[in-house]
Amino acid sequence: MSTLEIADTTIAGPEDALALAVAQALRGVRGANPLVGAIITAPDGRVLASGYHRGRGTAHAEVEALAGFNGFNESSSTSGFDPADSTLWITLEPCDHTGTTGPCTEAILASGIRTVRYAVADPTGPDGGGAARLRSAGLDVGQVDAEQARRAGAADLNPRWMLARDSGRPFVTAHLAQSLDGRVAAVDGTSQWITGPESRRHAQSVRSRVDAIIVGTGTVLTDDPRLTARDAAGRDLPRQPVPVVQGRRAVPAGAALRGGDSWLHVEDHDPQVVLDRLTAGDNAAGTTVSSAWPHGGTRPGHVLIEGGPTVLSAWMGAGLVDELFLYQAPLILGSGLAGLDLPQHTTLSHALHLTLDAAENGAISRLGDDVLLHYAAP
Ligand SMILES: NC(=O)C1=CN([C@@H]2O[C@H](COP(=O)(O)OP(=O)(O)OC[C@H]3O[C@@H](n4cnc5c(N)ncnc54)[C@H](OP(=O)(O)O)[C@@H]3O)[C@@H](O)[C@H]2O)C=CC1
Ligand SMILES: Nc1c(N[C@@H]2O[C@H](COP(=O)(O)O)[C@@H](O)[C@H]2O)[nH]c(=O)[nH]c1=O
Ligand SMILES: [Zn+2]
Repeated sequence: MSTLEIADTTIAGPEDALALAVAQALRGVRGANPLVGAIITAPDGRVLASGYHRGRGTAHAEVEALAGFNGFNESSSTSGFDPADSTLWITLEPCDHTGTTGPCTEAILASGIRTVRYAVADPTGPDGGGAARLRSAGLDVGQVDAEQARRAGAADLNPRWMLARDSGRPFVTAHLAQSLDGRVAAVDGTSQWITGPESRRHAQSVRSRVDAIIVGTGTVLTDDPRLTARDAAGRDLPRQPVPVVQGRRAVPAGAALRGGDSWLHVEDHDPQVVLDRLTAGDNAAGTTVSSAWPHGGTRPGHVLIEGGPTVLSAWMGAGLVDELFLYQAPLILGSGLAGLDLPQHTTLSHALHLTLDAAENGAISRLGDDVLLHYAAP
């Protein structure tokens, strides 16, 4: 709970309140769920509690803020705040549906808070919007002025997540572990390891969030990867992503990725075909895939493109990568495979422009001797 971290902060108005909620939201990780932040303020503007969504399956931001608010009030014998006088500010309209967690509308009603302000309407269809439900219960619920919400950064929190949702596809994260000269393997194909143990642990934590990991046949035949999500001690985690192989060559009978409960081979080069097969949840000839994905649901909500360069380039070139983790190791290979190759981009105006992503502890971090750069696609 981050209540204490922002104690003694006072908001000057709605834009200020939303800016604090946005800062909370940016502490979360991208993926199947959007980034969401919330704060609760007293009538004099003092910030009493805050919360953010830590990813699929965890408490929603407002529920986390409400827990902090209730705990603060209970532990404070002299300065408890009447919930009815407090305001809940959220970057996204509260939900009114039971997904992997219960509806936030119920938590808000139970809290006694009677004033709710949010920045962005919940786009998740009939199940999403909880504003009407709260209004019908007599609460004062309003959407903050769009220009103020934009200036606070609330409107820019989840553009790619919304694009993925509108396209009916999972959120797509890409992984690229490269040398200083932008290469992911030496001429002879060796690449284990370019990045150090801290980078590889981070890469494992990304694997643990996703429903599926996609690699090309080239990577399967060269590296024979396991594609499992493992803890810091190298043990397999209880929930495993489904390995997906993209490409026409056969997956060898003894391939390590066949070791799990299910895996999928899509004998096609087109990322859209891979997406269609994943969202259909169907079995492909000669392979098995679970009908329930590791993090729940009949469709994958989040997939990881782990490479190699041919497959990553195909997804990047098709505009299907939402975020990129680029692990930059301090070595120069001198020759070898470039991490990305888009030969159809022949002039500067063809360049793909990414932006540094402030989510998840900031865009630039040091991991041992490596640097991790976190990018959002535009
Ligand atoms: N450092 C890193 O982050 C990583 C490094 N690597 C390294 O990358 C190297 C492998 O590179 P690469 O061969 O590019 O690996 P890929 O895994 O991208 O496999 C490429 C193969 O997949 C098939 N394929 C699938 N989609 C397409 C498409 N859209 N266009 C063309 N072919 C497609 C083709 O084979 P088919 O004929 O079967 O259809 C193609 O030869 C290895 O040395 C590995 O160690 C791999 C992953 C990560
Ligand atoms: N070479 C390289 C990576 N390569 C990725 O890791 C895969 C091996 O996975 P596994 O068998 O499960 O450990 C490999 O096939 C490729 O997808 N990753 C990194 O973080 N850093 C690196 O230097
Ligand atoms: Zn909710």
